[in-house]
Amino acid sequence: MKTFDALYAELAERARTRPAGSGTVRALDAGVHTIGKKIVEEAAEVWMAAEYEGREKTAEEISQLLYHLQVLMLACELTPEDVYRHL
Ligand SMILES: N=c1c2ncn([C@@H]3O[C@H](COP(=O)(O)OP(=O)(O)OP(=O)(O)O)[C@@H](O)[C@H]3O)c2ncn1[C@@H]1O[C@H](COP(=O)(O)O)[C@@H](O)[C@H]1O
Repeated sequence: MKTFDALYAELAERARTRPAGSGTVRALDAGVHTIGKKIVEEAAEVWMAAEYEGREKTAEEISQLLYHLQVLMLACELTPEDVYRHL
């Protein structure tokens, strides 16, 4: 099972090597504004799932939100440690 840190390492590698077909590379190229809008969209989907769609769908939507947050972290050159420091 993939952890937050393992996903971050995978995405950082994608950013470094820029493999063809990577959605992460595409999102990074689109920039912070576009990534930010995606985060807002995914956050709304988490909210709706939590209210109306049950635990499994909510977990799935949360995973997508975490993914897009990590893309934003990479775009802003933030590491998980930079975030954990505030927890
Ligand atoms: N965990 C994820 C992940 N979660 C969400 N997403 C993206 O976020 C979108 C969320 O889906 P939605 O249904 O909410 O949105 P959608 O309208 O279908 O998608 P869009 O066309 O709007 O992007 C997905 O279509 C993916 O583009 C992810 N994309 C990639 N990963 C993982 O990231 C790693 C690197 O992926 P690549 O960079 O694509 O190789 C791999 O391990 C992937 O499994």
